[in-house]
Amino acid sequence: MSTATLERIHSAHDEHPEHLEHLTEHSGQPTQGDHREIPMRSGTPLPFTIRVDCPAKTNLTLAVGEPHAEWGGRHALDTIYCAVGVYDTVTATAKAPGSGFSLDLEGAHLGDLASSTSDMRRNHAVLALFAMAEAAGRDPDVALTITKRIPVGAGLGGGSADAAATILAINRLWNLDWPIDRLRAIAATLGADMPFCLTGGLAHGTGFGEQIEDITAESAAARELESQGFCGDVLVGAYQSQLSTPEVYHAFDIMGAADGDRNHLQAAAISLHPRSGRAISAALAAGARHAFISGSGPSVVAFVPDDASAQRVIDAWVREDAADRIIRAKAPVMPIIGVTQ
Ligand SMILES: C[C@@](CO)(OP(=O)(O)O)[C@H](O)COP(=O)(O)OP(=O)(O)OC[C@H]1O[C@@H](n2ccc(N)nc2=O)[C@H](O)[C@@H]1O
Ligand SMILES: Nc1ncnc2c1ncn2[C@@H]1O[C@H](COP(=O)(O)OP(=O)(O)O)[C@@H](O)[C@H]1O
Repeated sequence: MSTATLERIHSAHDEHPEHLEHLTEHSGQPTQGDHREIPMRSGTPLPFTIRVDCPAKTNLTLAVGEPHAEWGGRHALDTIYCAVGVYDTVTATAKAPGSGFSLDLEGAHLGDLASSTSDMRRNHAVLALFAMAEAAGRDPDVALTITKRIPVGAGLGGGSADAAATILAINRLWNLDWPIDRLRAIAATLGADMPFCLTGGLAHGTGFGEQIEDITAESAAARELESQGFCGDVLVGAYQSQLSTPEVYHAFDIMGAADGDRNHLQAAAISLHPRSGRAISAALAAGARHAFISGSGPSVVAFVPDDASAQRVIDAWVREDAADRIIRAKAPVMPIIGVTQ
């Protein structure tokens, strides 16, 4: 029997880590005209690195409609995205012209990315770098690093977060200053979740998930979600095992959604990974206001109203061996962009 490990992913907003000393943006909206003076030594620009801390996502509601041939068989969605403060960190540094790209991956939980058959050129961050290079008419001479903390293949959008972080980093590294709509159009060519991940926070997603309408913090919709308990402290129950998103959609096509599920993929994900269902029941019994499968799973997200309930949920998950990793975080949050010398 495994023992769950508990991690607290600190909110970079609260922490003021050293790398944010040179913070130029503190929101998901890349601002136009926000140029930085690049320090020079003897007339030569010093190499600098763009660092983006990009959060995981979950879906507070996920209504799944019909598949559409023009979207490559993807289903129509109506979803409320919420960014959860478990951050991957992507850095981008310019390399010598003509030298190509490089990718370094680190982290204790790399899932199938650690496998020797994992092709670096298929990594979502690298695909995003190539999409930006093509759109900008430039060579992808960039060194990327990814520090993974978001569980892989978990319904938490980790690959999308890394791709979105790369797009934000390249937009700054190359001084493109493209507006968010242009970045979202590029992101939508790569995946359904990526346009949301560029800005985080809360948003309404339609189309195949790529049409994004921000839900701003001051809006009535955000206040309503907060009053329902979809705000503040979150526990993520994560697993060693991964679920494939296409397989979960396929299971949904066969079995449909269970009555009352806000996430239409929940029953399909639990049918493939029953331990997640036990984590949901345990969390609700222990005082979580909401507990549900994140996206296509298998991760479970539980919103807890206070520290005491958080501890009860953690105790229940450990006692019942309902998760392999338990991560404490905040939601909703936004990506953070920093420039370091
Ligand atoms: C289920 C969701 C909920 O946000 O997220 P995850 O749980 O994967 O993170 C998304 O719909 C996943 O988004 P993402 O993983 O970006 O999907 P894509 O790369 O565009 O598509 C991967 C595959 O998922 C299925 N897919 C995806 C989106 C959609 N609207 N309908 C689908 O049927 C298709 O089989 C597609 O080939
Ligand atoms: N940078 C990346 N981070 C995570 N997964 C990636 C990445 N690049 C490619 N992948 C692949 O994408 C698949 C889905 O992973 P992920 O995005 O974490 O999950 P999900 O789609 O369930 O949210 C995995 O099989 C993984 O190997």
